[in-house]
Amino acid sequence: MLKVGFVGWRGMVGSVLIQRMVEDGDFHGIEPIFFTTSQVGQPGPDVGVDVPALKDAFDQEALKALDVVITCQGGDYTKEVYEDLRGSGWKGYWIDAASTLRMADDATIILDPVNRHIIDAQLARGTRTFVGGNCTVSLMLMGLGGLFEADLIEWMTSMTYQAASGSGAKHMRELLNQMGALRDSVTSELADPASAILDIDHKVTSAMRGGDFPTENFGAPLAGSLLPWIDSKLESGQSREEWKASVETNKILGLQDNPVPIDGICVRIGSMRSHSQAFTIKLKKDVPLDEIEERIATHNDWVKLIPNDKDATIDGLTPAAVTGTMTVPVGRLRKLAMGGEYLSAFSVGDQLLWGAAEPLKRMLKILREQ
Ligand SMILES: NC(=O)C1=CN([C@@H]2O[C@H](COP(=O)(O)OP(=O)(O)OC[C@H]3O[C@@H](n4cnc5c(N)ncnc54)[C@H](OP(=O)(O)O)[C@@H]3O)[C@@H](O)[C@H]2O)C=CC1
Ligand SMILES: N[C@@H](CC(=O)OP(=O)(O)O)C(=O)O
Repeated sequence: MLKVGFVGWRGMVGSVLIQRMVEDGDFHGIEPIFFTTSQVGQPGPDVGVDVPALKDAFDQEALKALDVVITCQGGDYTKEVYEDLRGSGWKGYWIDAASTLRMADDATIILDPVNRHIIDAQLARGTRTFVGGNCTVSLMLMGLGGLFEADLIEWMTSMTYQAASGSGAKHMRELLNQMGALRDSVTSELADPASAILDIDHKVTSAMRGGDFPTENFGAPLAGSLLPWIDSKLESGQSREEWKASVETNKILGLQDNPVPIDGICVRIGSMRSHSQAFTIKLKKDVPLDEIEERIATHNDWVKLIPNDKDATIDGLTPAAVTGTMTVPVGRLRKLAMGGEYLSAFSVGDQLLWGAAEPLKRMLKILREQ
C-alpha cells in the first residue's frame, strides 16, 4: 500500500483536495499520513480511514519514509524541504500545488486531461516530481485544449478576471468585508427608494477611499473596483502571473522548442473563487466555427460549450454558475471583425478545483495505477 503524506491539507487548496478525495473514496487503499507545520501531535482529519496523529512537516526522517508527498502548503515550504529531501537520496514522488518547482527541468506540470501522454512519458523516464499548473493556465487549457490538440493556434491573448481566492483565504474574507463596508456606508439611503443615486455613489466612493476601509490584504479596494496587477513585476513589464501563461502552457504541452506565444493582462476582480478569461485567438487558418465548437466541446469530459447568445451566456458562463463545480464552460465563440482567422472566446472555471486541487488528486490516482 502506498504511504502518502499530506502537507498543507488544512489550507484552502488542501481542504478542497481532501474533500474531493473523500467524495471519490480515494483514501481507501492508501496509507495516508497527515503532516503539519503548527499542530504536531493533534488528531488527523476524518477521512473515513484511520490516520495517525499529525506529524511534523519538517521532519525529514518522517518524510523519507513516504512513497508520495502531496503538498499544498505553499512555495516557502517547498523551498525549505524539497532539496534536502531529494539530497538525502529520497526517491519518492513529490506532488506539489506551489509554483516553486514548476519550471525546473526535472519537474512535470500535471494536467492529465490535456497532457497525460507527457505525464506517462515522464513517469517512464523516472521523473518523480509533479507540479500542478497555475490556475489560469490550467483552466484555459481545460477550456481550449481541443484547439491546441489540433494545432490550430498561432498566438493568443488571455485577459483574465481572477477571483479573490487566488490570493488566499484572508483575501476572500477581506473582499466580503469590503463589500459589507460599502453597503453599510449607504444603508439608510438604500432603504429610501427616493434617495438620489449620485449621493449614494458619492458616499460609496468616499467609503472606498477612506482610511478605515479594510485593505490590509489586497492593499487597495477590490469590491466596487478591480486590480489590474497580480504578483510581482518582471523586467519584461509583465506581471509574474502574465508570464506564466506562455511558459507554463508550452511546458504542459511539450512545445518548449516551438512555443505558441500567449500574453495578456491579469486582473483581480471581486469574484470569490472562479477565474474568468477572455481570449483573442489568432488561428493558423480560417477554420469554420462549427468545427472549432466541435473540437472544443469534445476535448474532455468537463468542458461545456455555451452557445453565443445572451440567455445561455448569462445563465452558464459566470462565476456564480460555475463555482463549486468541475465544469469549465467556454462561450462567446465568434469570429472577430479582423477576419476569419481571429476568434474570440470566454471561459470560467473554479480555480480551487481544476485550477489547483484536481490535477494533484488525479496524479495520485495515476501513480496508484502504475
Ligand atoms: N490559493 C490558490 O488559488 C492556489 C494556491 N496554490 C498553492 O497552494 C499554496 C497554499 O495555498 P492556500 O491553500 O490558499 O493557503 P492557506 O493559507 O489556506 O493554507 C496554508 C497553510 O496555512 C496553515 N494555516 C494556518 N492557519 C490556518 C487556518 N486557520 N486554517 C487553515 N490553515 C491554516 C496551514 O498549515 P498547518 O496545518 O501546517 O498549520 C495550511 O496548510 C499556495 O501557497 C500556493 O503555492 C496553488 C494554486 C492555487
Ligand atoms: N496567482 C494565482 C493563484 C496561485 O496560487 O497561482 P500559482 O499557483 O501560479 O502561484 C492567483 O492569484 O489567482
